[in-house]
Order: sequence, then C-alpha cells, then structure tokens
Amino acid sequence: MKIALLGYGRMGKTIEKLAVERGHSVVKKIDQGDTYDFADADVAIDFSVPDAAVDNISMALKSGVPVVSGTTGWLDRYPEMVALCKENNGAFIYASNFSVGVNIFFELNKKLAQMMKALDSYNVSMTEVHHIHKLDAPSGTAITLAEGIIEESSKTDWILGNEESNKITIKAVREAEVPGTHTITYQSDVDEIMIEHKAHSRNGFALGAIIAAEWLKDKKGVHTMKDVLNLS
Ligand SMILES: NC(=O)C1=CN([C@@H]2O[C@H](COP(=O)(O)OP(=O)(O)OC[C@H]3O[C@@H](n4cnc5c(N)ncnc54)[C@H](O)[C@@H]3O)[C@@H](O)[C@H]2O)C=CC1
Ligand SMILES: O=C(O)C1=N[C@H](C(=O)O)C[C@H](O)C1
Repeated sequence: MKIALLGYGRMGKTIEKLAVERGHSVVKKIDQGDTYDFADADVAIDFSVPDAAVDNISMALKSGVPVVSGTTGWLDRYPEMVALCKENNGAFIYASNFSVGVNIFFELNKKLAQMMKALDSYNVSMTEVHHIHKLDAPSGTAITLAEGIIEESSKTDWILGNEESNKITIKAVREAEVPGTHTITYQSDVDEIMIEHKAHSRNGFALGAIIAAEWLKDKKGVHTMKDVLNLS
C-alpha cells in the first residue's frame, strides 16, 4: 500500500516506521507549508494539528484519495467532512483513538455506564494524562468516552475541570512524555470503581491507523473503527 502522510511529527514518524515494517511504502510526507501532492498514494493518513485537519482531509477527498484522520481538536467540523466525502464519493475514517485496546475500552466504558445508570449513589468522573506537547484538552479520547457515558446514562454533558451536577467532570493533566492514560472513576461514599487504559507508547495508535488504512483503501463512504474492528 502506498501511503501519503499528512503531518510528519511524532505520530507521522511512528506510522512510517510501522508501515514500512508491514511492507507498505510512504510515497509522500506533507507537513506544514508543503504543497499538496498525493502522487500515486492509495491512502492518506492525517496526524497533524487541529487547525490543519480540515484542509488536509478536504484536499485528500477532493483528490480522490481515501483518508484516515486521527488528528483531534477539530470535531465541530466533522459534519462538513462527512458531507464532502459523500459529495466526492470518497472514503473517510476519523477516530479520536485508533488503538485496538482503546476501542475495546470504549465498549467496556459504555457497558459499565449502562450498569451504573440506576445507581444514584455513584458519581462518575474522568482523568486523562498526556505529554506536555499536546495542544488540545480534553483529549479526543476523553470526549469520546464522555459521549459514551452520556449515551448510556442520565448525564447530559461533560465539563473540563470544575464539578457541575449532571455533567461529567474531566480533569486533563499534562506531564512529561506520557503517551496517553484515560481513567474513569465511579465514586460513592463507601467505595469506588475505576477502569483505565494506559498506552505504553504511540505504537498502538499507529498500528491501528495503519490497519484502518489497509481496510479503507478499496472502500467508499464514511466509516468508524467499530466497522474496521467489527465490534458489533
Ligand atoms: N487518533 C489517535 O489515535 C491519536 C491522535 N493523536 C492526535 O494526532 C495529532 C498529531 O499528534 P502528534 O504527532 O503527537 O503531534 P506532532 O506535533 O508531533 O505532529 C504534528 C505535525 O503536524 C504538522 N503540521 C502542522 N501544520 C500542518 C499542516 N498544515 N499540514 C500538515 N502537517 C502540519 C506539524 O509541523 C507536526 O510535524 C494530534 O492532534 C493528536 O491529538 C495522537 C495520537 C493518537
Ligand atoms: O495527542 C496525543 O498524543 C494523543 N491524542 C489522542 C487524543 O486526543 O485522545 C489520542 C491519544 O490519547 C494520544
């Protein structure tokens, strides 16, 4: 598979290394200031910055190249990208987290929220810890987890930092070079239940994005990691 990388930072470099190990080749690396040229790429993979994601995804779709995007912090414009994909009869996957483990964790989170729904004595909150270079807070993964809880419970929204009734409090910590840790806590007066996903490196995110690209390259339409991993 011939890959065009949109963004050649920490994730772009990790994807290149793992993709080559899987027998793929990186035919283009498009970083800030570079001209869009997808050469003969089969697929584009975007891990850039919140301000660049929409342009990157749009250019790939308009050039007829299937695009996988893992950039976070731009999701208010996701519906526009869905429409553009349909207009161009293209192929597109976005995921706030491509790691297989986190996608299992997303399902576990929803299952736990369902089970806790009737138990008023527990308050749910979340902490995400990431490296100090991260531009957005809360993380895209934390937002997906909060949306999963909202889907299954009486909570109506999430809030960064302060506690507010009926909202899920998310605490964002920036610390050294932490790749990404997400913890969900249900706290009562007598005990607490915690579930946690801790990434040991960026390899899981990168491998998941490559698996998504392999799956997407001959498809059309807008898809999710649930489709890729066949999670009910
Ligand atoms: N969905 C997932 O599984 C994961 C998502 N991420 C997200 O991916 C993004 C990138 O993360 P990192 O690689 O750690 O960041 P990074 O800061 O190391 O790399 C971003 C790269 O994008 C480049 N860039 C800036 N403007 C650009 C433009 N207009 N076009 C192309 N490239 C441009 C920067 O120069 C830099 O090289 C972040 O939004 C992060 O939250 C990170 C890890 C996993
Ligand atoms: O910026 C990162 O590094 C990460 N970003 C994603 C997010 O915002 O959820 C995924 C992962 O946690 C690493």
